[in-house]
Amino acid sequence: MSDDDIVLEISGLEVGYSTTKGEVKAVRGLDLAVRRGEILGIAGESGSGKSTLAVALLRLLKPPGKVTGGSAIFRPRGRSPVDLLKVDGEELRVLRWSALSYLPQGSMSSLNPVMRIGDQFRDVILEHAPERKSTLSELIPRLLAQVGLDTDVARMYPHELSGGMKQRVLMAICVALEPDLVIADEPTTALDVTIQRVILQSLVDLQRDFGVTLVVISHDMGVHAQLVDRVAVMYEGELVEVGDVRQVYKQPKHEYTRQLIESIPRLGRRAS
Ligand SMILES: Nc1ncnc2c1ncn2[C@@H]1O[C@H](COP(=O)(O)OP(=O)(O)OP(=O)(O)O)[C@@H](O)[C@H]1O
Repeated sequence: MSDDDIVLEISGLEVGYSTTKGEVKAVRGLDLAVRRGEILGIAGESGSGKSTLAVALLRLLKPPGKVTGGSAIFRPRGRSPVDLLKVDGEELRVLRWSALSYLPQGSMSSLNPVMRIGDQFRDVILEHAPERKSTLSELIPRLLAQVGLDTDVARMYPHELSGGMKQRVLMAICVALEPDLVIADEPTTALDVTIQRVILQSLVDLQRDFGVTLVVISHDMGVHAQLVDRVAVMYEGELVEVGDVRQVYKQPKHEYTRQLIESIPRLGRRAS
């Protein structure tokens, strides 16, 4: 596989939090290559380091968190490769949304409550791709349609939308500028089960239509089974297994992965 096929190459990533009881190592020596165009799942129970990994890559890690080692080489198309752990503020601002976008955990509250949905699209697009100004009137309805929402939604405020609709709006904003990589942290966790399925399908459609690479973080192995091409499993800050999702489900190499798979509720299996 050539460098061009790898959109993000994480090597030896170490992230810790200094606490009064000493340093908590949240990510330990993590190596992972994200392939261009794939949907990669990051699995692992709560506390295994998944969100820490995401915020470190996006440079949104807050103190007492600190990256203590490693590199994360990002190769957006048409730009030079950059180490996300070393880029400065201005470089990062340029990359955000147009090359790298993020759907954070609990993101539904990140919409501005006093701004119409259409204006929120406009803000992101104009700030990062002002040359698209003349296409906005066509682009916004197209993006909304892509996630199954009516054009009228552009005139609404966030409080007029359900949780699932808000999540779809955010997904559409994330792909609006056709970034190379989208990182989504627990994209369906706050939603009820039927809506979860629809949102996952929308994510797959968006990934295909916009040709983005998608990294999906979820503690829920059912989400990975439905959505991803490959899955990487984290346990206590380490990556214990990564592989084709069907292969990992069929023959998990690590005992911890087997336990995670076992924990997926199945229809007909009785709770005891
Ligand atoms: N601000 C913080 N201060 C100290 N320790 C932290 C902090 N944030 C996270 N940690 C620790 O880092 C480790 C990894 O946490 P992280 O939130 O990344 O895991 P996660 O797999 O994303 O879990 P969740 O899905 O619950 O967010 C845990 O041991 C957690 O207690």
